[in-house]
Amino acid sequence: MQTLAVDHPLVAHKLTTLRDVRTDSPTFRRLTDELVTLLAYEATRDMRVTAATVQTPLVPAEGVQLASPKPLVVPILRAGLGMLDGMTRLLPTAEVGFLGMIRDEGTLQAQTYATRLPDDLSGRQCYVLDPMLATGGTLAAAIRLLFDRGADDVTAICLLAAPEGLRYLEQAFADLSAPIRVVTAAIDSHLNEQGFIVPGLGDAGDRLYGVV
Ligand SMILES: O=P(O)(O)OC[C@H]1O[C@H](OP(=O)(O)OP(=O)(O)O)[C@H](O)[C@@H]1O
Ligand SMILES: O=c1cc[nH]c(=O)[nH]1
Ligand SMILES: [Mg+2]
Repeated sequence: MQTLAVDHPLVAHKLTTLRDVRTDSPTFRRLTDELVTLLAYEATRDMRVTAATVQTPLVPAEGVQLASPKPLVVPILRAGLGMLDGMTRLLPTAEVGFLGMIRDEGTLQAQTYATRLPDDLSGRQCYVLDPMLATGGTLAAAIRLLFDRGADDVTAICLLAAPEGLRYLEQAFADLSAPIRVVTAAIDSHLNEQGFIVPGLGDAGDRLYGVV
């Protein structure tokens, strides 16, 4: 597994405001959206392309176009939905699948309550969106589901990752040769006893959408 913590002043600046407890929901949504687009630029560095020639007003020019099949973007509901627009702005031709997952706040185990994905993901590059990688249970279950359907290349985009969650993913997929990448705005210090990322930003779903 490859992990990239994006080192960029704009990312750091936006993340700092996102963490601030005084940041309201509308601002939190806008910053999430902006951060995802910046992270997606790095996360798509290995996107598959094929050679293409276009005619400029002057001459033919060699270039590239995104390869087929199209990439699949998979936000993990609920908080991952706040990252979808920022991603599709950069990748407008991507298809979108959905995974609904919730972590039991007592056991910290992830449960899947909704799955809407293509049956066959062979040859698809998949981009999973989830702002928080805490214990790693949610993301591991999501990645497993994608590989079970034939995906062979998965990149997760997170706003924050905990070292515990990254270690958990490393171990969970140690036997897998297919590429797995995690791109994040920062790797924080640790998880607290409730499984929250410290210093973190609190409950991402609640800060995006309110306490439901
Ligand atoms: O790495 P883990 O320990 O599994 O925790 C991370 C998960 O917890 C949060 O979702 P939550 O379960 O709160 O659902 P929500 O998005 O509906 O708020 C977050 O958005 C991740 O999906
Ligand atoms: O810090 C955390 C951990 C899990 N889910 C969140 O929303 N925040
Ligand atoms: Mg939540």
